[in-house]
Amino acid sequence: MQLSGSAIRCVRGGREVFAGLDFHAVAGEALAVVGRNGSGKTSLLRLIAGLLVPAGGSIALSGGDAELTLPEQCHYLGHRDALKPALSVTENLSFWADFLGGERCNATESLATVGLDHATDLPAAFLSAGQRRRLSLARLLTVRRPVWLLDEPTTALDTAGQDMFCGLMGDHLARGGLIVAATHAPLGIESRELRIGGVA
Ligand SMILES: Nc1ncnc2c1ncn2[C@@H]1O[C@H](COP(=O)(O)OP(=O)(O)OP(=O)(O)O)[C@@H](O)[C@H]1O
Repeated sequence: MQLSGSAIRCVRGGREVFAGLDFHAVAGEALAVVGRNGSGKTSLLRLIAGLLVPAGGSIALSGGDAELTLPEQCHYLGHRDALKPALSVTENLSFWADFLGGERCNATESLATVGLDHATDLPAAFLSAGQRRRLSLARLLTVRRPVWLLDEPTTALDTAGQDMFCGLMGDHLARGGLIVAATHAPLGIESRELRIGGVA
């Protein structure tokens, strides 16, 4: 499996953010997208996820599931945790599993893995920032998708949470998955750097 982008041009609000961007990542590899604020890291993830349309160039996944589109093979974890505050932890995860579709892994196990098994009935509105992030990470485990697009994934995680997440990323790569992560901090696992714009 290989994810590749060729001569990608990104325009937002009528202004060019970047142009001529090439990248590739293969199964088992993590790409750390780095660059100064506003250079277009989030935009690149959203382009890969199909949430934005490139103004030029192309993005493709080869060797994936030929029956599915690239966005259908991606998990996109953005800055915001995309949780419904009135729903419980379990209900939020169930909502996402239904929304994403496909084969579902054991949600209870996913919540235990991210350390939320003690809070399954708590409304998301009452979660701390780190707990909200952990619940978002449970999505990655409950519905398996090969490409993880992660925007500052360790934000709000404590040291133990960061270690837990490094383990999850390592397992995902070992299973032949692929990660593209926008980050200002070290990703915590072996990764290749993709720099957008000038030095941050
Ligand atoms: N909805 C939008 N409409 C217009 N311009 C936008 C929009 N969203 C982002 N931009 C602009 O696109 C550029 C790239 O933004 P993006 O969020 O991709 O940067 P980033 O590298 O992820 O930044 P940061 O490191 O601060 O998170 C910025 O100049 C931003 O102002």
